[in-house]
Amino acid sequence: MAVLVTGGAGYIGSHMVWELLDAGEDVVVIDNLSTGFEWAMAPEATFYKGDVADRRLVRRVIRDHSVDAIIHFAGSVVVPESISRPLFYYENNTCKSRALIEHAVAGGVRHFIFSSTAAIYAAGDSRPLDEEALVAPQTPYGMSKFMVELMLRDVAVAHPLDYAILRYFNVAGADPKGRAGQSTKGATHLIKVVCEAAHGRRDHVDVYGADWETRDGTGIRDYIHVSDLVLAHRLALQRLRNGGGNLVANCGYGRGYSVREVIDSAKRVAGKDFPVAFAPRRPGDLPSVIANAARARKELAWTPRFDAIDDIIETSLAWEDSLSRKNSAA
Ligand SMILES: NC(=O)c1ccc[n+]([C@@H]2O[C@H](COP(=O)([O-])OP(=O)(O)OC[C@H]3O[C@@H](n4cnc5c(N)ncnc54)[C@H](O)[C@@H]3O)[C@@H](O)[C@H]2O)c1
Ligand SMILES: O=c1ccn([C@@H]2O[C@H](COP(=O)(O)OP(=O)(O)O[C@H]3O[C@H](CO)[C@H](O)[C@H](O)[C@H]3O)[C@@H](O)[C@H]2O)c(=O)[nH]1
Repeated sequence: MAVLVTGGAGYIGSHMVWELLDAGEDVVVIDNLSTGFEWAMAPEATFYKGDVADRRLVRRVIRDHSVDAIIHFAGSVVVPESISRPLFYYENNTCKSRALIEHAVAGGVRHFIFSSTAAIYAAGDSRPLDEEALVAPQTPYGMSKFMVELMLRDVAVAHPLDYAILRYFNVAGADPKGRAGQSTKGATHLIKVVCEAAHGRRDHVDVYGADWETRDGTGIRDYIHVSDLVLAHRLALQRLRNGGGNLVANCGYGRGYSVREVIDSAKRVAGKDFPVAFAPRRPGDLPSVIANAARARKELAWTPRFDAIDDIIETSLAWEDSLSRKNSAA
């Protein structure tokens, strides 16, 4: 019996692979390496380079490895790109997920865990968002993900497949053992940007807006450590295998840090200063996005281990260190 991790060569997927291997699972990965890296994957996982919509490949992998569960990370994740290339996002995130779900049903896979996002919520005010908050995706990225949620609900009624839909808030950090981290090229995520600046790989950090209605004027987000996030997936897998039933749950900590607080943490933890510039607000940004993640804690008995911002920054900085060493060795 094996778990198929799609997108296992990417940032979150590569952490998932380690989490499953550490728990003694047999892991198989399908990834087309469009944004992932083969070297990022644990060598103990069986890797197939290919597309999640490739019928022959997916059905062969399910059969040959007796796959009972799929954890589906593969997709395109850059929100502004989804606005300029909506059809690509609907193809890669929605149509290809539909194909994967069809192959899963045909192959007798019983459990499906899906990477969804806080970007599906309307997020009109600054209150913590629970799973019943208004869903109204503001971008093709968010919509491309929400359509997969809808498909999974319908498929689970008609076929013997159950699901966990996990809606991530701002994912950050790296494996505390240094085995995985975020290697995305040209990343725009705040914590990655700040850690690159602390490393001298960027000459400064832009703060997008200091005039938001927040405690210090800068944007507030609920940063969740990637290792806590993949733990929630493993617990969701356990729940499905134990017959716990379908689940939709937010993944965040229920608290937020501002851009200024993140920058201060990076300077403190790195012991280095770097220039900060104040820039206009970024189109589409919101003042504050925070999860109410009570359901994940209760239903999954999930207890986060790395919820201090300094821990998130420390592991990210350590990963930037190892990337610098890799680059200078290459
Ligand atoms: N990073 C975040 O903050 C965040 C937040 C919410 C949701 N998510 C979701 O989590 C998942 C993983 O995100 P990530 O940050 O690790 O991104 P990533 O780009 O690092 O990983 C995605 C992986 O999927 C692969 N891939 C893409 N399309 C594919 C296809 N058609 N067939 C096979 N492989 C394919 C890529 O090569 C890559 O390895 C995504 O589905 C994303 O929407 C991420
Ligand atoms: O160089 C930067 C980068 C970001 N920010 C600010 O930092 C905060 C976080 O921005 P990120 O780009 O790190 O993340 P977002 O909140 O924009 O979006 C992320 O979280 C969303 C869920 O809330 C989606 O999941 C989405 O895929 C993911 O990119 C925002 O206030 C942003 O304006 C800066 O000030 N400077």
